[in-house]
Amino acid sequence: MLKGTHLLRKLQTKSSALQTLPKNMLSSRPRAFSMLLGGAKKSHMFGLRQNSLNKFALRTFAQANLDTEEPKLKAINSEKREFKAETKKLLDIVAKSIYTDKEVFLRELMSNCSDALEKQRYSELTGKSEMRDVPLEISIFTNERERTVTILDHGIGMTKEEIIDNLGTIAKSGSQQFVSALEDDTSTGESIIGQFGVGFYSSFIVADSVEVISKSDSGEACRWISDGTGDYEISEIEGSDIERGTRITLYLRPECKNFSRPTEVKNILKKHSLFISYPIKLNGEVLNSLQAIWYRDKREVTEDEYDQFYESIANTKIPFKYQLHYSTDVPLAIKALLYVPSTNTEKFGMQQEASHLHLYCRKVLIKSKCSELLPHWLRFVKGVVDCEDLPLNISRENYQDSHLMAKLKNALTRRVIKLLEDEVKKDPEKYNKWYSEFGNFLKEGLATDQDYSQQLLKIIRYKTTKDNNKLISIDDYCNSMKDGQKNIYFHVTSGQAGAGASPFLEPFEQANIPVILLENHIDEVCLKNVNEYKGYKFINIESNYDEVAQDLGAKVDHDTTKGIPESEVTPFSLWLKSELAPTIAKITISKRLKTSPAVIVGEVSSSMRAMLAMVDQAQFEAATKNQAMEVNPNHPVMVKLNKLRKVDSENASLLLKEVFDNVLLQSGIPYDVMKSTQRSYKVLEMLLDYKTADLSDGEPQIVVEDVERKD
Ligand SMILES: Nc1ncnc2c1ncn2[C@@H]1O[C@H](COP(=O)(O)OP(=O)(O)OP(=O)(O)O)[C@@H](O)[C@H]1O
Repeated sequence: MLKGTHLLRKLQTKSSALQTLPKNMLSSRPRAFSMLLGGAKKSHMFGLRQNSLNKFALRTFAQANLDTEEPKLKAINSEKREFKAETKKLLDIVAKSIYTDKEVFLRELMSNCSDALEKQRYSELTGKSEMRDVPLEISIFTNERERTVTILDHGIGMTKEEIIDNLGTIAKSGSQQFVSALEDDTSTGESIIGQFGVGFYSSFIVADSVEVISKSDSGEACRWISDGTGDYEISEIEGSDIERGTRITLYLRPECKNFSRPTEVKNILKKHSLFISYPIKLNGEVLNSLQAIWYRDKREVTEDEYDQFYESIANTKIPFKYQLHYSTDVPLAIKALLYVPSTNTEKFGMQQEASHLHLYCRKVLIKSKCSELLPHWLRFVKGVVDCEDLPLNISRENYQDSHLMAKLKNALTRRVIKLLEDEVKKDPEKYNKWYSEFGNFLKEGLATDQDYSQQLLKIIRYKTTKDNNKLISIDDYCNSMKDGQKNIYFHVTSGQAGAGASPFLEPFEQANIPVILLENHIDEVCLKNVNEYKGYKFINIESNYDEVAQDLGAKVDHDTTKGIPESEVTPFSLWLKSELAPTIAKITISKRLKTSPAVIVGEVSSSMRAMLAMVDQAQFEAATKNQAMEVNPNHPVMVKLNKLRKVDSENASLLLKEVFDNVLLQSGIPYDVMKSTQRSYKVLEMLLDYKTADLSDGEPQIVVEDVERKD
């Protein structure tokens, strides 16, 4: 037994911090041991309260731990190796960086520790590695005297080859992006350093030299040392006290000495790494108790904890809107903590959001940023999903093929929609506000995902002709339907202010049938995809009259006394058809138009045509030919055109084209503006000729009527 061990035992009974030290720590750290005993022998320690004793013990170890003289490491087969060219480039930028947010290095290193611990835990759970009495935790030691900070984890560790591969080249996707961004960016890289975490290499933002000692179950301990310039030294070592895991020591630059101060490090860790699901100890003191928050009973989680968790997961200070913490056993055993944000970052024209959803199985991370957990249109949802039913040996690469994953995705999707449904009921105003930011995501779901359309319809909001300023649900619409109404009617306004004046709306107003007003062309595609709700078909009010006749009830009769005489309807129709070919291939007599002379009707609505014009020119051209036109035989324009064509076919044709341009305009079909303008001038000239025919020749006459002379 080592000299003084009995004294240590005695101390251990009093100090919980000493009890948690690794078993061989005292024997492998003679200097720490003697410092401790020295302190103990001053005997007043035995009179100290536990707290003070803990502090003293931990400080002693923190100081002794990093003493380079112990344990005596013997390096074997040391060799110098060059960094790969791209790594050199990256390191050069990082080392010279005056990047202000230097503390990110700690978050990156902590995240690596957490990954290494996850890998170890996964490997133990799947029987790939033997369970050992090495605590799965992260320890950080600060040493102000030596100006160092050391991060130790008992994770999976690295073999010599792995160290060379991982730390000599660029492994991290973020680092790779950084390097490619550098190629495009001629500046120093300073401006983009914060956008991509540069992983392990961020150590060189604060350190002028870094030592890594790592040991994996399958290899001997190795050491990697570098000053972050051209090369690094790698060697096998003897005498390391690391049973398994990785210890990284940063020799801080003078101007970065603050990172060797425990209070500074503590603050940074609290800010970034509180939710790492392994204990984090700073100089022996456990900092994080909030592990796997989704595993806790929601009654025990405080609002603050939820907020902090969201902040750490979403990487934003903007508060979330809704939150769902739930646990269920059917159809799968799921524990999830999901958040719905309050602002839509995509609306600023930013890139589509990357997933912030992480998949766990019994607290073991299966995949971070797991975009396969929810459909693409729910990409704004952030959080953690833990599913016990996923087999742990599910391949990380192939998990997405699993039938279980599909089941999990379905269960989560329904639950998220249900959350929104509940929130609408709780506070419709609040929901409508959220909807104005995120409504398009839900519509995207309606357009692309038939499976959830009926559920989605309940949470999508619409304006109607009943109240153009109010957002209502499809259920509200159904409740306001006229007795016996067969269909749900909609009209695409494309956001135009005057859209309420569409000729198609008129008969619906008269029949007191509400019409849903859609603002986007895509909305029509969505509703067409859904086809029906609760047995009611979605019908565009521009559809053929037969489809709407039953609901519209009384039709507008052809008034043969004032309108086009019955016997002239067919010749007039034939004349229209020949004049308007090839755009118009069919003329019908309208039973619904009252104030408009004509409208274009058919399979393809005006909004669909406008959309085709944007996405598919060939289809658009097809959709603008061989249309059907409904003509109002009572309308004075039509009545007079019919009269004129019999006596002056040339001018009748000219005026018909003028009328037809307006019909096209209303139907979203473009026409030749140049031709139309020339024609308008001709028509205006005709009108002026007619109006000025009885005025004296040549001299313009100014007609002054009812104007009192003031002078
Ligand atoms: N503490 C550690 N224990 C074991 N392996 C580590 C540790 N730190 C780093 N590594 C290894 O080094 C590799 C490179 O680390 P780096 O931080 O540069 O990128 P990364 O963590 O892979 O990036 P990403 O966050 O995109 O996954 C890691 O993938 C890992 O294999």
